Amino acid sequence: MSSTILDQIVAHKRQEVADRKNLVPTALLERSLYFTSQPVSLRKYVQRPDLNGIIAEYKRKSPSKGMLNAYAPVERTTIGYMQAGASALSVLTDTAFFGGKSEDLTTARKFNFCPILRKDFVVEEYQILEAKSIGADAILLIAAILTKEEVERLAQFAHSLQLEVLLEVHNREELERTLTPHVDLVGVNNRNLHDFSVSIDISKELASFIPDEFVKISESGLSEASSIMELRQYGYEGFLMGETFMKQTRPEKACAAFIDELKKLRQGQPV
Ligand SMILES: O=C(O)c1ccccc1NCC(=O)[C@H](O)[C@H](O)COP(=O)(O)O
Repeated sequence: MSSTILDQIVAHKRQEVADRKNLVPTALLERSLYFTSQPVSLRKYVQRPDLNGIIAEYKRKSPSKGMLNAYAPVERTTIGYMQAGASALSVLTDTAFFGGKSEDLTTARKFNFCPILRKDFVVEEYQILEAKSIGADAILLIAAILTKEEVERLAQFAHSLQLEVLLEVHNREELERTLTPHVDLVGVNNRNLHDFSVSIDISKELASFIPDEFVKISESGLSEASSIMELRQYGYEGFLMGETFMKQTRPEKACAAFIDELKKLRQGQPV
């Protein structure tokens, strides 16, 4: 069977983590945690009624679309996202496939008081220590690349560091196989990571299978304010958006225009 992009990302990630452990041993990373700040709750911020549930993502490139934006600075973009009224930030820290780096998140942390999701491909505790050490408030666990035992173990470890956990699923099998009370939010990825097709119907189909105690997030392929309104009817409170903003020269301006349109729709005004 030929390997998928996800297999390639995970294989590369395992090697990368092994190399980083040699460079910065776990004990050293643990010591750096003394200097981290109190985490901000992603769960609470996406539910804040004065905000709009948008988790605005900083991603330079992606396997599905190639280069999105090589020039937008992290400072200006993330500050602008939050000034636009986003509820939280997501920062892609993977270098090989997304052109990100840990320093992008550190920079975003330095300039913003809001929840920051470290968007990466977590397969080991070491990466969670790293997420904490660079200033993240939440981590992502992807059901497609983990067993239930791994999700439970990694989620509990994240909680021991006061980090929240977003579990990402793409179908009912992944949801039923990996859902555990140890996660805080469930994200439905509208993108099929095998063929990159995108459909918000995936979020609609899975909504009723996600128990109410988990905050529901719809992820990927969102580009219309009307889709956000529709997904709210299915119980979604958070909306992870990257490409729609990042493909514009000024992602923060695209985010502001999107949120303005969303606010008008929520107030029943013509857009
Ligand atoms: O974005 C991709 O092409 C991709 C490919 C393989 C694994 C993950 C991928 N994306 C990570 C994400 O989860 C998205 O960046 C995020 O949900 C935002 O999606 P979008 O608004 O479509 O940029």
